[in-house]
Amino acid sequence: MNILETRAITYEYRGGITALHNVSVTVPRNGCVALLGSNGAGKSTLMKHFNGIITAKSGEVLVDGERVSKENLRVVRQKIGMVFQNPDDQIFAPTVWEDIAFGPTNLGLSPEAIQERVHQSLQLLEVEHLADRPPHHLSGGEKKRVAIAGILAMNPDILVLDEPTSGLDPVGIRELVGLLRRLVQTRQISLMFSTHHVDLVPDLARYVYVMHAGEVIGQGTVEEIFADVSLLSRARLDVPILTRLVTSLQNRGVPIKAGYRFEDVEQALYSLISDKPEMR
Ligand SMILES: Nc1ncnc2c1ncn2[C@@H]1O[C@H](COP(=O)(O)OP(=O)(O)OP(=O)(O)O)[C@@H](O)[C@H]1O
Repeated sequence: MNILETRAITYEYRGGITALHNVSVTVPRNGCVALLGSNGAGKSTLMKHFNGIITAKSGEVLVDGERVSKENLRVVRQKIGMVFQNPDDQIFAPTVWEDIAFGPTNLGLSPEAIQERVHQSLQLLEVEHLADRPPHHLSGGEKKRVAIAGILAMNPDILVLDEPTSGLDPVGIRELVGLLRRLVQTRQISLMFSTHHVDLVPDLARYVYVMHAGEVIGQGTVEEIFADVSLLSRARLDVPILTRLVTSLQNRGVPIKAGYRFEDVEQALYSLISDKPEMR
């Protein structure tokens, strides 16, 4: 069963702005799904439907097979861990430790269980050294990790991250992507994230929805989406740098296999070079 599904969601902001039109997306259990779209595509608006922050004009949202309604919001919010773009919106306790303990405490867990959850989350996000610090004095990247740790401490079935890399420097982005990759590999958790950074997607996602002007204009595997240059251009998105490199080499007659992840392209280039003794 899918952990998360929207069926033909349409949403209008006040003033008649249609931010979403007939949007249907699914995240299977243990799936890693990217919501790819440029500014104003409707990504944040869609995500706000998942845990009932806003309600669609038409269409429905299902979490773990149950239609989201006022009556089941508490259960839904336990299953869906949302991390918003601005971590300041989510961090409010005097110390990082207390902040991460807030969710498990609200779930009514025993002090030992809370201790265990906080400890695990601090470890997973590699922020143990920040446990006693006031969250508001942390850097943007540290705050982001603390916000994710706080959500993970509630043991959600799916982690939903709105623009997880916004405001991070290149090293911060690389570190966060590495952490998230390890997280989905080591824990039974699904992931959906939104972004306009095409280069980020192959490293984290297996399936991609491309949004533009409030609609899903394309969906498919990473390979299918990044092979469709006209789709990316309609969505006002870049072609990933590795795709550009491989396509350019192919156009010059180099027999290199298409690849979207750094490791794949590195291996493909290495194989080509290894076949030519003069280049070794
Ligand atoms: N509170 C609001 N009131 C009116 N219109 C809004 C509101 N929030 C968003 N919109 C409009 O809805 C559309 C979708 O916005 P949304 O924030 O969901 O896009 P996004 O894909 O998350 O963009 P970004 O990448 O810039 O964060 C945009 O046209 C935006 O101007």
